Amino acid sequence: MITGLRSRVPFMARSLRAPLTRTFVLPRKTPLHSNNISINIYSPAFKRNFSVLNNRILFNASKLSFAENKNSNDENKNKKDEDNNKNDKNNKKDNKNEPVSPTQLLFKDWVLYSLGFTFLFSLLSALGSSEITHSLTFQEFLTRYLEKGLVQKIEVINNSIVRAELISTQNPRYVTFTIGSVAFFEREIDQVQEKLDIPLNERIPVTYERRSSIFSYLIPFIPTLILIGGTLYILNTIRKKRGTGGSGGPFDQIMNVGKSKAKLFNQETDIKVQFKDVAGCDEAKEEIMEFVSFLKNPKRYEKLGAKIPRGAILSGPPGTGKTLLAKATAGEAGVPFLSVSGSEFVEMFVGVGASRVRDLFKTARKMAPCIIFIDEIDAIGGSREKNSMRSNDEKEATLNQLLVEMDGFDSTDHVVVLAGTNRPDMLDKALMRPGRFDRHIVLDKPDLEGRKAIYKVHLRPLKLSHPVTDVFAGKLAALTPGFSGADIANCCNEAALIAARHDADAIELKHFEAAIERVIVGLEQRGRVLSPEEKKTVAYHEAGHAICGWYLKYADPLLKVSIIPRGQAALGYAQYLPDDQYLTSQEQFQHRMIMALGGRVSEELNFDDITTGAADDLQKVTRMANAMVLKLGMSKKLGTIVFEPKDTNMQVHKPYSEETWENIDSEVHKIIDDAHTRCKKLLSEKIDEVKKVAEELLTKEVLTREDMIRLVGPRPFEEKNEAFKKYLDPDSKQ
Ligand SMILES: Nc1ncnc2c1ncn2[C@@H]1O[C@H](COP(=O)(O)OP(=O)(O)OP(=O)(O)O)[C@@H](O)[C@H]1O
Ligand SMILES: [Zn+2]
Repeated sequence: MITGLRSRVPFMARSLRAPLTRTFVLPRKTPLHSNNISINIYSPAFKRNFSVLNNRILFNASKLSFAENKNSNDENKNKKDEDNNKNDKNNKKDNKNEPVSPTQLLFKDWVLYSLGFTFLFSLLSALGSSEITHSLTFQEFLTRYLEKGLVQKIEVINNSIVRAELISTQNPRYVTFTIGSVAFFEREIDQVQEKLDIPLNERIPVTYERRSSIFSYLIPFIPTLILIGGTLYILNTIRKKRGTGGSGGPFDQIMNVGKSKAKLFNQETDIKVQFKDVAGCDEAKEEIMEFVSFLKNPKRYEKLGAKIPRGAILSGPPGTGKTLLAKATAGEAGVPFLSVSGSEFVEMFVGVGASRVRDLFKTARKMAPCIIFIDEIDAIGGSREKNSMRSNDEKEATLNQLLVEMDGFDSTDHVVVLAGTNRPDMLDKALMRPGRFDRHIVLDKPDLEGRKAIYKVHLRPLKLSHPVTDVFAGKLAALTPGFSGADIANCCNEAALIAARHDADAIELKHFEAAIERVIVGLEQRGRVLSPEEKKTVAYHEAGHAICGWYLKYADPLLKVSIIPRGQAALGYAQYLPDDQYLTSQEQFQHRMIMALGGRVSEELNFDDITTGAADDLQKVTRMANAMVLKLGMSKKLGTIVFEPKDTNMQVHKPYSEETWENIDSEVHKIIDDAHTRCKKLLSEKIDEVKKVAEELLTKEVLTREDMIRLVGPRPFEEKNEAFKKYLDPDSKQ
């Protein structure tokens, strides 16, 4: 836009000025009465000419503004194209909908108009002043006209320009010149007339006039305008060069502070995610299907007068695919997807969050049909009562704005709002009201079959040494209880990285096993060298755990024992396979506690001293015992009561008597002591097995389930773990 403007104006200015200057060149040698010259003439002809010129100015000006508009249109188009290149290379329909931010338009217009007007003003004021350009000198006027008695009337304009009307026989009729001071001018005129003996009453009348153009009032503002326009232009250019589209430098941040930071994913280029890419959450998919069919075919619902839910909360632990499911919904429906994180609404400045919410919904409405996804909605939608202690006006204002926007649109807007959260319990009840987020879709950690399905999705793009069979995916799923979708994705990528590190041609099961271990317990720390005594302690400690687990009915199946240091703290570890179970029995609790104590008890039985190696185990045991007494009603003495210390005003308040407190204390002690006794009894009986396993660990460092069977015989119980039985137990038929 600016280049267009620039190249036009100097040209125009030249073409306007040139004839003016030519007109006023004084051909000294030409006879005064010549008809074919028009020197120093303020004639009606000139006036016409001027107005013609004026017309031309106007004409040009309108052309200029037209060009300006056209250019700014081009500009917008370019901007759109740029955006589209980013978001959508081929989607023509969306071009129209591409939101050009109002701030950006305003900004452009501002720069454009301030520059445009500045040029116009300077131009016109220059013209205004060229109207009074002098070309005769005062002396020439005196000698050529006044002394010869050719002057009929004199007009002094603005005390500096004199326009003299000549007698009617003269052609031209008017001449102009400038004067330095009015007093000097009057004196000179008088002197000349005195010299010519013109009586006072016949002397040439002199009138004084003050003329000013509106431009003279505007001229003082021009430097300011130029300054503002120039600064804005430079900043805008910088921004464009960066190509950030408004989130780059500090200037952008200030200009765009109230703008939503939502990322736009375009349906045809960016959202390749379909429902088939989201595995293991069929119920959730079914529920969200309603939104898809609404966005695809709103008429079907509208003609029946049905009100479509405006939004849904997707809740679940981190990495369970909330974002993915929301994206897949947009992908399936073939609509744009605006993604924003709740925390991005929150800024230091009050009112910014609300303004961002407004901007987000405005954009969404322009692009409708579309899906807005607000991740971590708890950042703004946290319960207001719960925050009453620490009032947070900004957060509340943002939440209120969100509620207003959701109430504000009706289903004909065809905008669906999905929101993700890990803490649905924290959300303000007002958000869940019908007409707002009236659907609540839970995405839990996947179970065995779910994990298997997710593995299949993420194994698809990998180069494996063998085809992705049900058994292979099942095996990986069985090895990774408690993994979320994100963990599985991470694990698959990790396996590929490990395979690449080993220069493998394809990824094998062993790479996956290494990846799983890495994800669970961290990287092997082979560089961490233990002293032989320490190593022995670790081996006996781990053997204690392993033997306990082997002979306890409710212990989870053991996969592997290792004394290779891993991750931050673990010097050794045992990998078990917990079942995907939702209930834990009291007996199970006790067996877990015994197993956890196995390490320490083995140290007690095999060495004279004990070590800090059991710190983690003891913490686990204490936590379990506390839960049994305080929360689970698993203590006969205290009965089926829940004791929950309330955390009010930073003070732990115990809603029970000292006596009860003492009872709780003694019960927790008793449970742990019982577990310890049982553990000691078990390991004393199996002391030879512990020794066998520990010694083998010292030589081999890693023992698998098969090694255990070879050393101490098979477990005396049938494995209860379904996943294990189905995919991992080599004895079971697959
Ligand atoms: N059900 C699933 N099927 C396939 N892949 C999944 C699934 N769940 C998660 N993933 C993988 O995990 C990644 C992260 O998931 P996503 O970002 O959707 O989780 P989220 O629940 O939104 O997490 P957060 O709560 O941390 O925002 C996805 O990009 C995908 O690769
Ligand atoms: Zn331990």
